[in-house]
Amino acid sequence: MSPAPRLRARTLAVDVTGDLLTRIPDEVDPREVVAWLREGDGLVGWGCAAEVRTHGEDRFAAAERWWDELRGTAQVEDEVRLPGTGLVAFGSFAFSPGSADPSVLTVPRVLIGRRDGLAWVTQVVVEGEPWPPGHPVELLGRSNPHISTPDPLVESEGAVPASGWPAVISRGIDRIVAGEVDKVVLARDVVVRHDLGHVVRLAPVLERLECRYAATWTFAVAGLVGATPEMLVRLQGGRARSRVLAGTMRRANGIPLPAEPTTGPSDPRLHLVSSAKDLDEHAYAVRSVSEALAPHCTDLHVPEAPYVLELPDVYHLASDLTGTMVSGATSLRLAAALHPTAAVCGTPTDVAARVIGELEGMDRGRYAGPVGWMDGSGDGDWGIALRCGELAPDRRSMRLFAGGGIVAASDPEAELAETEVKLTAMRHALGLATR
Ligand SMILES: C=C(O[C@@H]1C=C(C(=O)O)C=C[C@H]1O)C(=O)O
Repeated sequence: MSPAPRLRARTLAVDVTGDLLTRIPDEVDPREVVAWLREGDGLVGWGCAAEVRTHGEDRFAAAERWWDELRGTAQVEDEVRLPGTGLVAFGSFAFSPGSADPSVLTVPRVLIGRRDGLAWVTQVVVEGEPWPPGHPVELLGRSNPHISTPDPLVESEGAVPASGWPAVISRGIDRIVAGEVDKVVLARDVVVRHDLGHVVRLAPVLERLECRYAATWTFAVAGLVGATPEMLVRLQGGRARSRVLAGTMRRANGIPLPAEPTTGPSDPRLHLVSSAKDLDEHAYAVRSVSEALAPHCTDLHVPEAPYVLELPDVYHLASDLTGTMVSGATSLRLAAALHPTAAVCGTPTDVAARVIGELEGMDRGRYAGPVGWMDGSGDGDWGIALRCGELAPDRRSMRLFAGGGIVAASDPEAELAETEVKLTAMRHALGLATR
């Protein structure tokens, strides 16, 4: 690993109204776009002042060492001093230590942030480089007019065709019935390509994700883009929070189906909170997160029962855990300790990870790994990279991913349908969804 460069960062308070995503210049390499947005607030940036790529079991620790060196030597002027100001790194980590894909921690050259009515711009240069010409506020003046037009894309099968997916699920159920594993999360991919062979632009994709999936965190880091409803860990001012999801039910694009009335005993939400299969799946996931957070926290609060999180395409069983940090770990260290939770891997973790490797027939890359950002104090947000796609190195195609937790009572056809519904988020954002 090459040594971390010495950086200079300056954060200025500015006025920013409207959509942060329209500030991303068209000519920016889409793999250098970073974003972390929720309901219009958050962070959007581009360019690369410094980046580290890590691999294997050491991928989190190596990235943390690099970040420690970087923040230790950087000169930072920060007149705003909020979470996400000053020096900020964005990261995205491979699901499996055996992945061929690198994990990435990257520091953008420009970062625009907004939070509770306050906005700022951070610029970063390598020591010895001049500041870019012009006042940083000029970065906010432009507005990209092409943002609402999605690129023309075509979809094709991934590693396992949809028709073959129920058989893979059946093999997973066999392994559960054989007593090898209690729960395993199996995922598949599909491939989308620009019809004209052009580079896929990320700003329109992010825009559509952010508009439609308000209850999620819309993200982009090193070409991985999506809208995750699952917060692995947020660390802010000594408080740690985690949103655990597991247990899913389809909804019909926000419009109740005749079979899914929104009230009465057959309300799908009531069904979800009383479904033994989904509650089981959920309990495994909550336990894995609370066990991983416990050594770092006091007064860890674990809700007794989940609630139903409503997204446009699905309902999820959800639990929000909170605790007060005592270990002094950074948000990235916490994310590393929590990953992989039973919501994306299974129980027991090591056996489930092996079964995933044997049955999925693909490398997950950074899908289902931690994705997010961290500032110089170690505070930050790390989600689980779900409802997402990964831009290929040639930037002309993407792999989209979706999976689901399998327990003994799972039904293979229903699991295929669940992955199709979860793919809707990215298909919609890419202009591919038909409804
Ligand atoms: C694996 C995914 O989602 C995870 C699995 C869930 C489930 O099995 O019910 C629900 C939310 C996520 O924790 C995915 O979206 O690809």
